[in-house]
Amino acid sequence: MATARRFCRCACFCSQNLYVARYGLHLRFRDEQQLRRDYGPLLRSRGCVTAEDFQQLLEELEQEVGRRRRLGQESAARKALIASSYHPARPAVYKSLQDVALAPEFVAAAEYSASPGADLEVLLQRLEIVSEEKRIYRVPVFSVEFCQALLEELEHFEQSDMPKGRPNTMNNYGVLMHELGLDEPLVTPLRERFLQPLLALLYPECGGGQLDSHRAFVVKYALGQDLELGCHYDNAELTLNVALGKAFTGGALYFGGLFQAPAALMEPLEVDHVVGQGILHRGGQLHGARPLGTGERWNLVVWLRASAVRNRLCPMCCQKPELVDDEGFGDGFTREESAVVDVCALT
Ligand SMILES: O=C(O)CCC(=O)C(=O)O
Ligand SMILES: [Fe+2]
Repeated sequence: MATARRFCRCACFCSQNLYVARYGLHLRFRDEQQLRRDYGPLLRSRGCVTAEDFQQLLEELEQEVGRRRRLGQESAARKALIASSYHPARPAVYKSLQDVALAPEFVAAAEYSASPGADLEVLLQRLEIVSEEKRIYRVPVFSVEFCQALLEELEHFEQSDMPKGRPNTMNNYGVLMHELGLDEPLVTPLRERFLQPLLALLYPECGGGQLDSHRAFVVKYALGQDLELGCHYDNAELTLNVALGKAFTGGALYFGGLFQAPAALMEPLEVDHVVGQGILHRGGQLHGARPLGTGERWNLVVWLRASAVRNRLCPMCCQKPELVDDEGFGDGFTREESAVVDVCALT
């Protein structure tokens, strides 16, 4: 169902969780004084030692804040340009999502979950439980043929001269599904028809049954481009991560505990990729990706959002969100009052 609702982001997007890969840090940034005060010793311990190092960091942070402020408008402009001038290689992937694109196990699990009296224990028999304690599950999502077609289309887009946005603040290569026009035909039906019933049973207290927006993107890892992904948690209540291909070694996902828990990365759990299969996890579960060894890895990542949960507490600043109007789904916050649900582990 299309919604005319206005989505928002939290103001913290422009001042917190600014990622600096070479120091492996997510920083809060208001001005130079605050940066020195809050992070001086920590930065020095990570190799930010000289005045030049600090100056360079400062410039990068200022640039990143500017980029984040312009993001919504620039993304909308790219989307409009792509819609008017891009010629797809595989137009079939833009057709509204058909069951043949999906793995039969996924369709069956979603249908079961939507049926009256559906029971979590029975659903769990249809999924692979990767970790009961961490509540990470694996399920086949797409057919291998569909993954292949989608990959061909994404590569064609990558090679085109169309403008490209970055998937998120940590990944530099890949594609934003909404800019390419794949949200409406592919990701929204995936969320509404299949993920919502499944996740309502799997993660009811995280808003699994109240998902109302998403941010979906494809991440790409290759030699000479991004190789790995630092440890982080997602700006999402729940996440689906589907391996699309191609051939590669390395690149496994690893998972620690919830970001709120101390010693959250003590014993990370490694999870390999299987083409067409998706990993489901809570957005707050700390995770990252090991370095790629050889080849190319492409994964579709869907950050699933429930405004009923996030309107109460922004998962990035862990405070009541300060709402700023945004384009599209924004960061999934809304102004209206939503039904109240318990927030995952944020007690
Ligand atoms: O590299 C991956 O597949 C994980 C990506 C991820 O965790 C993210 O983009 O949030
Ligand atoms: Fe992530």
